[in-house]
Amino acid sequence: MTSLRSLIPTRGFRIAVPLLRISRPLHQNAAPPRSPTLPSLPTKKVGSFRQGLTHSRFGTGCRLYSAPGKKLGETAGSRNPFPVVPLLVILAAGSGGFYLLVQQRKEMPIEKAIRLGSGKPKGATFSPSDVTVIFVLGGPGAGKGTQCANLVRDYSFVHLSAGDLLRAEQARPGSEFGELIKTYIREGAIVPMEVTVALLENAMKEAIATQGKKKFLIDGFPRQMDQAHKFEDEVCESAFTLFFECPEKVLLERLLKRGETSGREDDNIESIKKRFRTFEETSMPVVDYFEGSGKVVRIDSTSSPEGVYKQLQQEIKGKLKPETKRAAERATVTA
Ligand SMILES: Nc1ncnc2c1ncn2[C@@H]1O[C@H](COP(=O)(O)OP(=O)(O)OP(=O)(O)O)[C@@H](O)[C@H]1O
Ligand SMILES: O=c1ccn([C@@H]2O[C@H](COP(=O)(O)O)[C@@H](O)[C@H]2O)c(=O)[nH]1
Repeated sequence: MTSLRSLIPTRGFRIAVPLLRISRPLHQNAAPPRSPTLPSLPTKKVGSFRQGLTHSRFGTGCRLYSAPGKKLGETAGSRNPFPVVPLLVILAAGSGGFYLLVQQRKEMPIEKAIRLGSGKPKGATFSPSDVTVIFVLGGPGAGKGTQCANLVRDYSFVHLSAGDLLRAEQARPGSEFGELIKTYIREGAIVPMEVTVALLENAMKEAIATQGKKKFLIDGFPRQMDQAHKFEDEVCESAFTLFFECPEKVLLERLLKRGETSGREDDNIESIKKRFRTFEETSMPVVDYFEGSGKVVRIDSTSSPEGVYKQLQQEIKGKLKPETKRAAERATVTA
């Protein structure tokens, strides 16, 4: 597989690096880390401390913690007319904070990922009239991968699983993002979108160049609204989204069973619970968003894999382009 670095446009790169110094901090793009063990991204310091802006099905919630302390330099019953000490404290805190911020930005591996996209000209890489993108969403263990394999066999799609691409990048020797990806996956959190979008675009280009295929099932993506916008604005607009519905109880059983042999670091009860929460709070709004524009095909994935596939074929019949349908017909004849 081509490395992420190969995505860096040679022309834009020299311009992009200096631009990094004034580019938006990553936290404006990425989801707030859900766990103290996640690599932290710089947060804007304001008079009060905002924590945990969560977006759930039930709306956007914001927990706000603020400490109404005394003014600096003011002690009970006294007001200091020469606030030298407070000034020094402010100066020291300011310089310390600035130093830490500079160090953090210098070391933060994900900063480098921003380069991947920053030299890119505006507009999407592929036109939806030339390239077909179908997003495949559903809770962890809903059977997305299982059903994508069926569609690849019968309709000649290219299956790109965002999770698989991230795991491959994590395992690639010398990857700058390996540790970061590992931590995010274990915590069931969403890896900053620059990495995932770059991996997907890279894989699409490679499939088109090497196989001449232009129909993609993008599995397990987009899992967050900003990913959806970035991908559709910069890579390709989606045709529609397949959404596999399944209750958590069934998902849990499937994942624990899969965990017996999968070797996946996130197929354990702690990670699974976190993945469920992330799915409900962060990924369901993406399904709701596409539903709003009538671009979601819902599939009940509680029945057997064969039953789910029958339903899936029925549902997508009228939505595929003629040549994709012909591939499916040929598959039926030869099967
Ligand atoms: N309809 C089904 N009935 C029972 N088991 C299923 C069904 N579909 C898939 N499975 C099994 O459930 C597990 C999860 O399926 P699969 O890997 O396809 O889900 P997924 O949605 O891609 O998961 P993830 O999001 O975690 O990658 C696998 O062990 C698979 O064999
Ligand atoms: O767009 C994405 C997709 C996946 N992730 C991370 O990968 C794991 C595993 O994903 P699967 O689809 O279950 O294979 C997921 O929990 C996320 O941590 C991501 O960050 N962004």
